[in-house]
Amino acid sequence: MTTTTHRATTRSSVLRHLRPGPRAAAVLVVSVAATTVLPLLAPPLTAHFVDDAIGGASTRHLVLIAAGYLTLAVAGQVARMLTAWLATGLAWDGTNRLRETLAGHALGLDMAYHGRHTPGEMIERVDGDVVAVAEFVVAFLLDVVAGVLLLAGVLVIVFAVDPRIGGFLLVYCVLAGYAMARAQRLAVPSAAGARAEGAAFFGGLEERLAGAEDIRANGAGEHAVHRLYQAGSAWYWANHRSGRIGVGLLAGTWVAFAAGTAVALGLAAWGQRSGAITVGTAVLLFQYTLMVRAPFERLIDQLRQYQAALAGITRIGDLLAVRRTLPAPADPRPLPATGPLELSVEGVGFAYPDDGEQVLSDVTLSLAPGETLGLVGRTGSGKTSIARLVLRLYDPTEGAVRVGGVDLRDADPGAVRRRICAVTQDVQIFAAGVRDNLTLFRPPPADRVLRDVLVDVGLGDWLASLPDGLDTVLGGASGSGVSAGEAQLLALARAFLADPGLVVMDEASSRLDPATERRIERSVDRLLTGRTGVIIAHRLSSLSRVDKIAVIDGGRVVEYGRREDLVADPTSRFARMLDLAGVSR
Ligand SMILES: Nc1ncnc2c1ncn2[C@@H]1O[C@H](COP(=O)(O)OP(=O)(O)OP(=O)(O)O)[C@@H](O)[C@H]1O
Repeated sequence: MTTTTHRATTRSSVLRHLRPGPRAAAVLVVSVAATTVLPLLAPPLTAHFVDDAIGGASTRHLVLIAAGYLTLAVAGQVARMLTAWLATGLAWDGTNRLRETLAGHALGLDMAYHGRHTPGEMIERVDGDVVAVAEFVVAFLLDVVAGVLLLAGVLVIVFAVDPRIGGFLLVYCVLAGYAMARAQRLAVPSAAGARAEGAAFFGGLEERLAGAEDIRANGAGEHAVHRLYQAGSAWYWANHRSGRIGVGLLAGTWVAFAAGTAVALGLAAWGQRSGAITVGTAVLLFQYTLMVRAPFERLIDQLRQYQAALAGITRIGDLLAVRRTLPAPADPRPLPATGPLELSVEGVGFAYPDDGEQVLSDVTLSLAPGETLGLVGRTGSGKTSIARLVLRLYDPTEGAVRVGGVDLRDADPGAVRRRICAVTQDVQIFAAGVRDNLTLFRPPPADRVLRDVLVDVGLGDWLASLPDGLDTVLGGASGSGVSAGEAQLLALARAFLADPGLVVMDEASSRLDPATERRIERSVDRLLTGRTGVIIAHRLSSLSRVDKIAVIDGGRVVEYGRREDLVADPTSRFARMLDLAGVSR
């Protein structure tokens, strides 16, 4: 597919979300028509008024015409307000649908994609671009469609009244339209550039705010702010450039229209002097000529929004066109629905798609249902990468990961998410109630079940201390705070509720007080009872109850065996690691 046709298809797929229903569209058409026609009816009344006043008509007659004029003006404004209201409603409905699709799509993309794009950038793309599109939809209906219709109406009427002035106006509009179309091409890249700089700024800001603790602790605040200042400055200049072009276009139209109006006025005066038209008709022509100016001004004003929207639509389309690199199985196979799951990692090699550097080589591990494995090794040795493959966040580049006898590439993705559960060390607490934090927004089971799980993991007293029990809002600016230990226990409670057959645990490396550590260890033991488990251990002491140990170094398994055998052999790496760490065997 060529880039142009690809762009056209992604754009039309974005616009499909914005299309209103037939009834809403019909009401909108009527309202836009009224917004156009009503102002067109006013100048003939002015012409009548002037001619009848010169002809000596009664005051009553003139007041009636004036009242008619006033009614038309009010009705025109009401129609415009109605169109604005309808267009805003439709734009919000459409863009909310688009936001929903985009957010769902973005959440489903590979971890590799999210690794390359910061959350701030994603927010700007899911929301900022969509807002630009929504604003344009409203402006398009109000200013562009209604404006062009008004322009056409004016031309038809002026032609009917005086073909010479009509001809002049037509030539003038064609020239002005052509000049604007040319100018528009000039402005598109600068608007797209301004939006891209904006997204980069927000991406950086989000990252700095997320890492505020680290930045402050390391005294890097000044440098972080300096980088933000640079990003803000680039954004400012990009906006400045795009604004300068917009202002230049606007100023150009003002000058051109002032000259055009002067010529039209001269033509009307000449027509009246030569007796071809009445004074009233000259006023009428002058009014219509003035009317042309407003839609043209609005059109050029919309040009910038149009460019922002066009850039937004293109970027939204590009995001929607990003496909998962993890292929969906053609014939998805279910995983065993209950009980602990067997795990076998067979000759696995792996490189992250971004840099292609080999991080795992020939990794072979196996766990019978219900067995637990401790992964140990230096930082950067590849433990987390193995865990990611077991969770099918990536596919291995060589070999296979089988769970319950099924290659994860062939397994039903829904079953993988249901039966394999991750407990990570960075526990995300959402600004939501305890219930949603436990179920991750799934429909919750009965409160009794949630309370039992919290008591089981040792959070009974914590729950009792919360002001609104399960309804208490956690996290966020106004929510109840959660300590690191409580967050870990909440993560374990989540895993209990999900009731998986295989648990992959990245043990918390942050320091916890000994009492909390013991509570967590007890909960982990309970969680792993009757389940298969893979634990990335940062403290060797917490591996006292695992069945097997794999020592990873440089992406390879350098030692693998049953824990009791490795502990009993003083020459084993694991035994030496225990001795070095001062942990009793
Ligand atoms: N998303 C990623 N993209 C590219 N390379 C990555 C990515 N994540 C990790 N790596 C690289 O893969 C290698 C293994 O990292 P991994 O996180 O698996 O090690 P680890 O043993 O879990 O380390 P730690 O104990 O510090 O968590 C490292 O060289 C790391 O730089």
